[in-house]
Amino acid sequence: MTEKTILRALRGEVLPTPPVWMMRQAGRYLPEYRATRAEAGDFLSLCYNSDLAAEVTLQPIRRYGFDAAILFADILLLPQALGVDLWFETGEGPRMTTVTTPAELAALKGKDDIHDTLGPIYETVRILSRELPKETTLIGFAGAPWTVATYMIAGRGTKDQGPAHALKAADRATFAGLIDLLTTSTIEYLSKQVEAGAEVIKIFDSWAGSLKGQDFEDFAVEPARRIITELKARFPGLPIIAFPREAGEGYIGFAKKTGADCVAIDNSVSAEWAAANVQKDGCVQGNLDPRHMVTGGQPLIDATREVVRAFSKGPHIFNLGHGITPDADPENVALMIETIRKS
Ligand SMILES: Cc1c2[nH]c(c1CCC(=O)O)Cc1[nH]c(c(CCC(=O)O)c1C)Cc1[nH]c(c(CCC(=O)O)c1C)Cc1[nH]c(c(C)c1CCC(=O)O)C2
Repeated sequence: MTEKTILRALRGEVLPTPPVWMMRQAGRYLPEYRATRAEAGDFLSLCYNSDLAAEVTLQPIRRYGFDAAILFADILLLPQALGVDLWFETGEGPRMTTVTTPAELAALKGKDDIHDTLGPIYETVRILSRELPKETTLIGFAGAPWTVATYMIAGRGTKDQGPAHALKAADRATFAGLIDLLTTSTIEYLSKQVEAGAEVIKIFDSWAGSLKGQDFEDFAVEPARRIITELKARFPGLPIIAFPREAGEGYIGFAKKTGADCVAIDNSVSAEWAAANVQKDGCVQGNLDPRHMVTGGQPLIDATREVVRAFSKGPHIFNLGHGITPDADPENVALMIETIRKS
């Protein structure tokens, strides 16, 4: 069997047509996702129901034939496994009990005590590795320590990650201790996903862009480097995608510094810029603006062709610059894929 297209791109091969998948491809824009989510009851129940989580992971593969499936779960399941209470407020997003003091940090579980909670997630991976079409790559993931910490410190999503920056300034030891616990437990979490059948790992650092200067090196680059180095020691050849979203100039050299095989690019930089500055070091993933999945038409076709063209001289995995939104039209996804595969 020839190697799967995504794995070939991750090893640096330049393919005539880039392989494609989409962040949040299993999500609320799909009627079949909404039906399965209703059957599960709510989002977290869906994440922990291995059969239904595998089902929603497979839905966009059946509908569109994407080259990769991403495990259906969430970056906030790890803090839950470490002992925080997590819930989702309808229409608002995640809420959790906060960790901001030495005592609250000390009360969290250890890195080896997360697997009872996360067992159903590993089972979802096992089901998927049996049921996915043979040409489809299975991607496992976790949040990066900084991004996960921003939610744990604030107890919710924040626009500027203010509470996490404040703790970093006021109590460096507690902040650094939380980052360290998240780094070591993420290594254990991702290792179990790989043992269960994940072929590629992606690390989501959605708020990397708010770390500046030395903070970016210490809390975006260094934790990613530690996670990637240890995973590659345990699983030689495992391909890893890093997503330091909105890192700007921080994208330059990120793959070299961390050992990532691929860097995912958001919409704050142009494909042209990323091709010149990031793709010169290896594979990149991205970066069609997800708004096109809502608006469609000729602008979608033109923008898709432009992303394909800009990255055509190096290894590239086509994706959006961020997750597809609930108001997207499923027809536009089909049009994007058709445009990629014809160009
Ligand atoms: C910050 C973050 C979270 N989760 C995630 C991130 C990092 C990437 C990013 O920036 O989007 C990552 C994530 N979340 C989800 C996945 C599964 C894989 C995928 O489809 O890409 C992944 C990789 C499912 C999800 N995670 C969530 C949904 C929507 C849940 C629903 O059905 O109501 C899905 C499909 C909920 C979630 N989960 C989170 C938030 C802030 C929200 C609410 C916002 C929203 O509603 O979109 C935390």
